[in-house]
Amino acid sequence: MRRFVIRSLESAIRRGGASASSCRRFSSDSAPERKVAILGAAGGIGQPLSLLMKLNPLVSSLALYDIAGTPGVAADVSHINTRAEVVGYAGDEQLGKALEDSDVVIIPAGVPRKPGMTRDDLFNINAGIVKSLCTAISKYCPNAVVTMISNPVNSTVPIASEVFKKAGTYDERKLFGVTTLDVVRAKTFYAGKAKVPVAGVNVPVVGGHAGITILPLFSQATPASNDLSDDDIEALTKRTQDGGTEVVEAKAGKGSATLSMAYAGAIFADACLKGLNGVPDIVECSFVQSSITELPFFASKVRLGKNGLEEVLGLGPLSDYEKEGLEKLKPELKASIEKGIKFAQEN
Ligand SMILES: NC(=O)c1ccc[n+]([C@@H]2O[C@H](COP(=O)([O-])OP(=O)(O)OC[C@H]3O[C@@H](n4cnc5c(N)ncnc54)[C@H](O)[C@@H]3O)[C@@H](O)[C@H]2O)c1
Ligand SMILES: O=C(O)C[C@H](O)C(=O)O
Repeated sequence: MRRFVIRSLESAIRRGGASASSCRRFSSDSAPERKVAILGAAGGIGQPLSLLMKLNPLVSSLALYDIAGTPGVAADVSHINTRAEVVGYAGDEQLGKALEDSDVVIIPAGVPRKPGMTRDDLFNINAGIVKSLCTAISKYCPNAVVTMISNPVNSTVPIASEVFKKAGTYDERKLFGVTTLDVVRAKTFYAGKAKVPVAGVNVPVVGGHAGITILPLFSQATPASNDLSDDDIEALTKRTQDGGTEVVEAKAGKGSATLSMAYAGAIFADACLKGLNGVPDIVECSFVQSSITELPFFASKVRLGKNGLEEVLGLGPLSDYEKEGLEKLKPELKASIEKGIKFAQEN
């Protein structure tokens, strides 16, 4: 049963990210020690993400941190008979221990949306949370790869970069905004519309992670479909952009995407771990420091490696509809980036 669960997870992770051949070459038996810390581990995303990271054979040590509630989550998850040693940490005074020696830090800490809110409405609370957590990261594990889930990602990633710059620890290769859920959604929606098996589908999603800043590139989707009309592509684009809101409304005040986000966060963390371990050809979409447009941060396909971000890949050929979407998203994305930078510089 255990082997079945781990194999199923591994194959799901493989389908979503790295090439199957690269994964097979790198079995868990030869995997080096890797510590992963989850900040916000007792939350809606944090708990299922803790479970998925406990199932990941690349993780040898799993630190579950939150302001409260993590001893229970850690005790629960620690009984699962997989490789990772799990420790729960609660409260400010235990944050340093949670972070020490981490290779990858995943941050889903912060408040989620309620119906009628934008992600930017979360800025006032989450900006401060992210700033204090990143201050601790720069002190206790300055070399860790940081994967930012907390919204608004378009601003929290720039906040993190400024905090690290101020501390003198910024390495643009180690900071990632997690946009994997946009890719997960684009793949699912495209497969449904194009009537192709979802497991083989790939769709890059670029830009940022809020509304129109989310730009799925269905013209580059594989396998290609000739059956989709312009209206179909527009509907798919809109559904991907509004995917988060679709969940927020369906949950009717009880938060935003947690389970699909935990899955997406686990896929991205797994890709980072594989990159750190030297597995070749690990490519995912992520919101990173970038020069592929005039904006200082941008989501696109990136290659992951032993030092984190190895290469920011270009946008590739865009359809006219995508070119228009790209120009439309820039002012909003620019404003969100600048808001984050200003906050971190002034606070
Ligand atoms: N990037 C994405 O695609 C994506 C997807 C879904 C949700 N999110 C975002 O993720 C965040 C978390 O969502 P959720 O549904 O898990 O919310 P949640 O309220 O269920 O959980 C958040 C957790 O963060 C903890 N927390 C708050 N302040 C903290 C601090 N200073 N240190 C450590 N932990 C702290 C809370 O105690 C709570 O357990 C939200 O901002 C949400 O918008 C992002
Ligand atoms: O929509 C949200 O507020 C959460 C998240 O960003 C999502 O895309 O599901």
